[in-house]
Amino acid sequence: MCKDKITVVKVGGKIVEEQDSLDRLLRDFAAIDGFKLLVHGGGRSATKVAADLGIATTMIEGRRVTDEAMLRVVTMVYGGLVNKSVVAGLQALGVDALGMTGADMDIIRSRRRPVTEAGIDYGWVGDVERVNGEALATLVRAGVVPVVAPLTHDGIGHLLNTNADTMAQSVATGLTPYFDVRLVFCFEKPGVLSDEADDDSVIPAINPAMFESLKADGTVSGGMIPKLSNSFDALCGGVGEVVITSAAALADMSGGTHLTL
Ligand SMILES: Nc1ncnc2c1ncn2[C@@H]1O[C@H](COP(=O)(O)OP(=O)(O)O)[C@@H](O)[C@H]1O
Ligand SMILES: CC(=O)N[C@@H](CCC(=O)OP(=O)(O)O)C(=O)O
Repeated sequence: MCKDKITVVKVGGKIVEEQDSLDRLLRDFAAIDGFKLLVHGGGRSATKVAADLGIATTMIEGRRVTDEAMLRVVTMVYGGLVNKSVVAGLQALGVDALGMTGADMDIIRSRRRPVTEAGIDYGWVGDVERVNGEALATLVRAGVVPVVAPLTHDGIGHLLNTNADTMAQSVATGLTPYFDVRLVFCFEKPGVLSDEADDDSVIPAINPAMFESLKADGTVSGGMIPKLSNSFDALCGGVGEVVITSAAALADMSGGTHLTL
């Protein structure tokens, strides 16, 4: 039997931090036909608010070290400021958005990351353990558009900070029993580039073997490495289509980098 289609969009920190780019993204997201869900980041905004409060940010391999003070900041920024601004923006466009964290409706349970063998303690950072895809599917089928912030919970009362690309991958995979899922990672560039300085150098398709060589020769680096790993995890988890593209391409879904296994 054919499943209904759903589009899961992840929007990154650089787009959500600037009102103009966020407004444009929300307009393009609102125009997507059919069932949809938005996962947002906000890492850059959290770093700024933390700095304003005199709290320094430490990132290790793209993950934020999240002590008690930083957990308060990310809860306020992701669960409050960013999430509710996105919801208000979508409501203004006639989209019945519902803002939530992973704790709401027990959508995403995670486990606090243990101290690594190298002795790194990420603090209140959560690795996803399970997604309540059924609850999300019920909301979506009721006409609600969930807007998910990158916060999860451990089931014993603690909120945990979870990378937004991983949230998007987990949500997309958790929806596969209910929908035919398309996952779109939107960021400020038109796709994965063979030359980061040249926006015309989009690599149209990447498979896992190409990913290994792009990593080895330094073509992809930084936040792009976990984004690509999450993309392949999504495909392995049953997501039908994964695209890394610019927010601008959301409207017509042209271009971008398509991931294949
Ligand atoms: N080959 C590449 N093509 C495009 N971006 C790349 C590439 N290699 C590294 N990057 C970097 O990856 C970043 C995107 O990752 P990240 O900052 O985690 O995204 P997000 O904005 O979604 O949080 C880009 O801003 C860019 O600086
Ligand atoms: C554990 C961890 O690193 N969490 C991320 C969550 C936000 C995020 O991923 O936002 P972007 O998509 O804008 O990068 C962080 O606090 O930066």
